[in-house]
Amino acid sequence: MPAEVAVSPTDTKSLLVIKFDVKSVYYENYKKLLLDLECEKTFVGVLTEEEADTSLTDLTPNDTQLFDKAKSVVSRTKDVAHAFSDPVLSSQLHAPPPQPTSIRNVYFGNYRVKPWYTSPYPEEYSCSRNLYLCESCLKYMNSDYVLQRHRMKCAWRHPPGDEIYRDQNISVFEVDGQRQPIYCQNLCLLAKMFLQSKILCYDVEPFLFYIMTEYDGASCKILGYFSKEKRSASNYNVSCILTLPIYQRRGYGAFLIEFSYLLSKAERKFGSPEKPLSDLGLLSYRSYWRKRVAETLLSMRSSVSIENIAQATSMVCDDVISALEALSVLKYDMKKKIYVLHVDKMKLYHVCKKWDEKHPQRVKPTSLRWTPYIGEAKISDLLLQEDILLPLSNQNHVYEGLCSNY
Ligand SMILES: CC(=O)SCCNC(=O)CCNC(=O)[C@H](O)C(C)(C)COP(=O)(O)OP(=O)(O)OC[C@H]1O[C@@H](n2cnc3c(N)ncnc32)[C@H](O)[C@@H]1OP(=O)(O)O
Repeated sequence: MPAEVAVSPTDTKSLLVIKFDVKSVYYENYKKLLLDLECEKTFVGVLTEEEADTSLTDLTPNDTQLFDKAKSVVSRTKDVAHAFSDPVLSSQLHAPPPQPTSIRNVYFGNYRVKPWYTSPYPEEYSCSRNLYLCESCLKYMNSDYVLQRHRMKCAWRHPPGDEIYRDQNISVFEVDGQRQPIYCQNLCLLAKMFLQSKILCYDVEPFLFYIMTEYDGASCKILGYFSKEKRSASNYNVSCILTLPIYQRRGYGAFLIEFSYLLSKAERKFGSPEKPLSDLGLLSYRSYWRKRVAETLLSMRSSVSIENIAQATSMVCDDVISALEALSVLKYDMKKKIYVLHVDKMKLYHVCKKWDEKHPQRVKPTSLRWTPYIGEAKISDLLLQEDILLPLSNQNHVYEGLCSNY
């Protein structure tokens, strides 16, 4: 035996005392081993004994208490965040969900935006104060460093769908939620930060997304979008509409609304936005309906009726009536007990003129190249004859051909 082990009777810090047989042949090996261990323990020769004292980092009861408290707070936040990020669960909640997010700033391109509402970003992102979004693919990140690294790799120059409209530098892309679920989920998560209604952020397959972009010489940057159900039982032509807050009040919302009615016209349907409308949605739609109905009344030469106006505008009759009332055109004839239209052409002309001045960005129907969605395939996939498609007008494009990801 090279060493003898005994319990120390005096030293309270050491539990065992090891006595070595210095004459043993194994002693030199043990000595070397013990010296190495000693060096590891106290950084002998590097730190003083006081500096090497690790007893200061021992846990105190106060530390344990603080840790338990933090743990219970985190586990409570975790439960709420899970409930909120699950679309099925969140739609079942009747009371407004608690605020599980701590996102205060969203960095988008060169802009910093304050979110208006909470959005069900995954837990590890919603607990950050700052959220960083890639302008092109809408991927979300929680650090500027990661975003810069991502930007070096991100090759997206336009939304991942078919470019169905182009007029100068404005384009609209149709993105299928089933084919591009990640992009569409990212878009919905972004939109949810500015929409109070409970839009489903993860269940994107039943929707088509129409993304309005502006070409800036390098890429098509997103200005706003609207989503539309592929098959809407209620004939809604817009499910959710959003202009990114940094581009609001420049007429893009009106452009998107006008565009949604152009699609309804191509589908030979009457359309209306999904209800309830938000305050801003209501303001925008009322303004558009008023102007569109006024314009139609001015252009009508033959008999004027609510049905005729609906046919010409692709608006449902209810929306036509609300616009006629807002224009003070619809009057009740007490004698005949019927509703009649009293048209003051000058007044209608002023409504149109004012609106056109405010909204220079108008939709050009001839710039649309689109066929309606039918079932699993689009009509364009089924039709062999190119001339059945709506023609695209001759334009001087800054960038090459219409883009398609398919
Ligand atoms: C079916 C649904 O999805 S309803 C939900 C609608 N979406 C939202 O609420 C999301 C947040 N809001 C938005 O994204 C935008 O405000 C939109 C899409 C509603 C409107 O987009 P914008 O690009 O700002 O609209 P645009 O500049 O074309 O203005 C349209 C009209 O809205 C009105 N409007 C828009 N924003 C405001 C505002 N902040 N205050 C007062 N009026 C406003 C204007 O009166 C304008 O009418 P006008 O022609 O009489 O001036």
